[in-house]
Amino acid sequence: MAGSAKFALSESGVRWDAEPSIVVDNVDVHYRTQHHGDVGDGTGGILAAARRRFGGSSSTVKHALHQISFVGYKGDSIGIVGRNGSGKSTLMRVLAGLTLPTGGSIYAQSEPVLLGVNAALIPSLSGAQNIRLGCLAMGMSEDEVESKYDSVVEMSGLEDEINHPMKTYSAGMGARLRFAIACAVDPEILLVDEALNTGDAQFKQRSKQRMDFIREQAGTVFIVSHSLGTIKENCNRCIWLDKGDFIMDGDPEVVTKEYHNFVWRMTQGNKDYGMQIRNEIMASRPQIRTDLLESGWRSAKAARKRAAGKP
Ligand SMILES: Nc1ncnc2c1ncn2[C@@H]1O[C@H](COP(=O)(O)OP(=O)(O)OP(=O)(O)O)[C@@H](O)[C@H]1O
Repeated sequence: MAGSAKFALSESGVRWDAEPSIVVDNVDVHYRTQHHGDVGDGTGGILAAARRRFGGSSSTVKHALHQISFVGYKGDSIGIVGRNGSGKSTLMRVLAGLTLPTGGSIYAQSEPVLLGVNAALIPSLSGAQNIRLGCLAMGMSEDEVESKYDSVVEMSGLEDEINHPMKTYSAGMGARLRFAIACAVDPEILLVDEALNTGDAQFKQRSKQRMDFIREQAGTVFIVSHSLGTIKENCNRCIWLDKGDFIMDGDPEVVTKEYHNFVWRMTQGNKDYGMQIRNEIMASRPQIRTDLLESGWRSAKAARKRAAGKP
């Protein structure tokens, strides 16, 4: 990213020259999936029939995130890359507090806003009505909504369509409206999951300006994208996840290059070698010593744990 300091981890995995905005400490997310499948149990459906007869079902545990630790700093713009199913969206949901971690803790200095989900919009209402609804749902007062309304419409670029029902919008137009609403609250921590890929060039430019503004105000932006160009253009730091594992964290040029090489090896039928390189990169990653951070975040973390009813 032009004009911005590249990210480099010390041996302890934490930085002393920047203030943490979010601390992710050994987070696991496991999903338990029930299946009553007639296929794939190798018994021609006999087991499945028996389960139906006796009321049983089998379940598997999916490790969507496995022992994830990192620290997000004020002013960071962090790209998240990884193959399908690697845990990117799960990480966004867990940072936003929409999915509870199965293990570990998260401390955030202010509530992260996940673009698209926090703004629960209603398709039959107009863009204008949805702006008011979305802003109120994010906790703004009616006066704040009125004062921000024009800038949200401008940010969305939907001036001509703002009174049309949202269900008549294209996917890109809907994404622009959500992005504009999410930005209206001036979040200190903004989570953007793939939304940047749906807009046109003008929207990309506007959203980049908005994200730059958030970072300049000492905020933190997370961007999930399959577009490595988007990550390199918008981020000073990149995290690579694979099958729920935390593989690499660092300069976007370096991380996206390693990730690209890995995907290339995997698609060229060189899977064993690809996995070997992946595992070597993961093993060489510094252990994140969150215990070395100043004690402020730990007491806040304890408060959050207590609020969640934990001892
Ligand atoms: N609600 C759920 N119940 C069960 N498994 C889930 C659930 N949500 C996600 N998973 C599983 O967790 C893993 C991680 O999913 P996630 O959506 O976080 O991946 P992703 O990296 O965002 O993928 P993509 O690039 O395809 O969007 C996947 O194997 C997925 O099948």
